[in-house]
Amino acid sequence: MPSLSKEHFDLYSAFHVPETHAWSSSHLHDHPIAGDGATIPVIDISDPDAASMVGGACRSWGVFYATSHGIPADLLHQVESHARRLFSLPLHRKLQTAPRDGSLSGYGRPPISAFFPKLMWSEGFTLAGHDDHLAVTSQLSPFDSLSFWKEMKKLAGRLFRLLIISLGLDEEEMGQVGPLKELSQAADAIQLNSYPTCPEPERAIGMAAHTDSAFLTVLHQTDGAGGLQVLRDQDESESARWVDVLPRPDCLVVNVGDLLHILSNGRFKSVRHRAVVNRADHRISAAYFIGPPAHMKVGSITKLVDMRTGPMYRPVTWPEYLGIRTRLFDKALDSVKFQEKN
Ligand SMILES: O=C(O)CCC(=O)C(=O)O
Ligand SMILES: [Fe+2]
Repeated sequence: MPSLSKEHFDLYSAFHVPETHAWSSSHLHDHPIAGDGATIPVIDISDPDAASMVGGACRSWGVFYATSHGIPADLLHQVESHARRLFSLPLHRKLQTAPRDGSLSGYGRPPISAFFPKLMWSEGFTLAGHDDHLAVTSQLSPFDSLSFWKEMKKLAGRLFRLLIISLGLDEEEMGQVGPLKELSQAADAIQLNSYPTCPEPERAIGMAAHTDSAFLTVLHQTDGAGGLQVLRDQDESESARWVDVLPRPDCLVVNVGDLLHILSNGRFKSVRHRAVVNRADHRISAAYFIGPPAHMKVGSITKLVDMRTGPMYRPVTWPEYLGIRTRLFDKALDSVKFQEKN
């Protein structure tokens, strides 16, 4: 994560958006924002039909709201209070946890900042790996983080099972899916994001458009304050639109990342998303990312590949893919795509 400079601009007491944080209108308004018509699926994941609903949502949207997700409301509340305590600390205390020595964990700008010439209206704590996490944040604010990790991993396991069923895979085929079956091998990370109120939200962006690299992201966001938007690609008859993913009571947001897109041979859609800011609410979000262990090559599941045309993507490990993203950012997924055969 890029570290913050000494001349760090204090977002929390800003009266204007400085040039360093002012984005061009053509970037911010690259696509229209959808009206009320577009609705993101809300899925009760304990429903007997949950697998087909989750599969359908991941194919057509790449994102859905999950209810009956099993994460206690109290735990989510504690995560949010913990994040608020961390973000409210003086800058020099937060900077003490800035990532060092190749570690990803700690305080700083959003990890995707390096790809953009302008700064975003947010800051975050990346918590990659349980030990790092404990070391980083327990210095600053006490919190029983392990129960959160455990609960999120359990939820990810339920979601993976639903995806596997929706793909119609049997036991043997499931064996190919590695961490989807053997969850203890999976790698995971948490990203706490803080979006301070913004005096000129029409000139700033909380988090610029991107896809997530892992298999799945599960996101908790503050009640009330919206900000997350997903890009809804339309068929040829309609153009793409940004759709608000407003907070809904008792719901977590689940979205597909690039590696699940590859694993599913393009069936599940890695969805582009961004976070906008507003004048009134200081928004907090907590994203849980789950992906394969570092050594595992992720390629398309054989059963999902059309044998005449072959797999759509070449296999990559998560670290390899992150390296490609560092060079190519949003062209990374296309760059591991095989050319179409005629
Ligand atoms: O805060 C949000 O709503 C989005 C966060 C996000 O996209 C991320 O952390 O990758
Ligand atoms: Fe994201």
